[in-house]
Amino acid sequence: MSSFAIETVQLDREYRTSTGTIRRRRLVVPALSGISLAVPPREIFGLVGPNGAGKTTLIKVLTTLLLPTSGRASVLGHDVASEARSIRRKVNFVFGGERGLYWRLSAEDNLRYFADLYRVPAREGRPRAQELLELVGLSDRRHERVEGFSKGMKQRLHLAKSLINRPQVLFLDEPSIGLDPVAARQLRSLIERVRREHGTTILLTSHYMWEMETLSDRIAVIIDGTIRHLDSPQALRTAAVGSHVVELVLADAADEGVVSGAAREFGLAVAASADGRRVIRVHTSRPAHLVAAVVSQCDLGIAGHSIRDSQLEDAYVLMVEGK
Ligand SMILES: Nc1ncnc2c1ncn2[C@@H]1O[C@H](COP(=O)(O)OP(=O)(O)OP(=O)(O)O)[C@@H](O)[C@H]1O
Repeated sequence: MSSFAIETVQLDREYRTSTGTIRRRRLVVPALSGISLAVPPREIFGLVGPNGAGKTTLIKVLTTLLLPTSGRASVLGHDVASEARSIRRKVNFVFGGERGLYWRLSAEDNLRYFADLYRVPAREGRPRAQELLELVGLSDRRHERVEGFSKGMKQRLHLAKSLINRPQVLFLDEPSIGLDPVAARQLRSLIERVRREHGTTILLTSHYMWEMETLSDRIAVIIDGTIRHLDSPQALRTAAVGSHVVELVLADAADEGVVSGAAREFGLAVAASADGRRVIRVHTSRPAHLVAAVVSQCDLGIAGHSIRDSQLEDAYVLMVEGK
């Protein structure tokens, strides 16, 4: 039996659909191709990738909502195809923007309803609902109907609902979509708390790179249904773009010939910034050295420069654009 919380080996998943209105043609969409990964217990594992990369499909296979086309996947040692019932009892999920709550019921009644669905003994259902409402900061609103809740409150209630069966593995697909920065931050600290206090393994997707960088122990970058990179956020960042981003702002009078000569020599790309200035942006692990070299070796006409730590988003953009 696998000691990993989640394991996949050469996992493929296709969708069979059709195209065209008059002459309909069969279409096979390969959503996942040869996905192999192993997530140990208690890890927060991030999945990032462009729209349509296959993240939701992977979560649907792992939560037994979709069968694999070929390859293997197991959760807590149970095979997704042959042991789906065992998996469903032990995992739970939140799909961002989902309408999976009963809006006309109160927060507490929602949780007690889902406790019944998961066959939580009646004696335990009420205290567990209270405890989860406390955890997500909704105790004092527990008797109010969900339809009056803000997006952030609903998302926190979704998270509480997903913990009702004390899952060992939690799948969160864009849980913070549409939340304001304060609500998103509250949700992030809740996710960390769930892992810390319950030892839950969490597989998370989000398009917010800052969020993924903050929360994830490791991140897989999925592009066109395959894992292209897999490492810690810091390792992904520095391998792709170095530790720093330097921006050299060119003076209005900077000589075109000198600028393009320097760009060639140092392998730099000149881009226009939002305010119309010409900027040379370069990723490097030796920012001071680079600035000194560029400034001393050519009279570029530099009006200013800035150096900042590189972020996962810098690396992500390069990985996706470079494919
Ligand atoms: N029901 C379906 N029928 C046909 N094709 C589908 C279906 N669901 C998804 N796909 C296709 O499978 C591929 C992967 O989609 P998926 O939703 O898993 O991507 P994603 O990474 O979650 O995207 P997003 O970031 O936009 O949520 C895409 O090409 C998508 O069009």
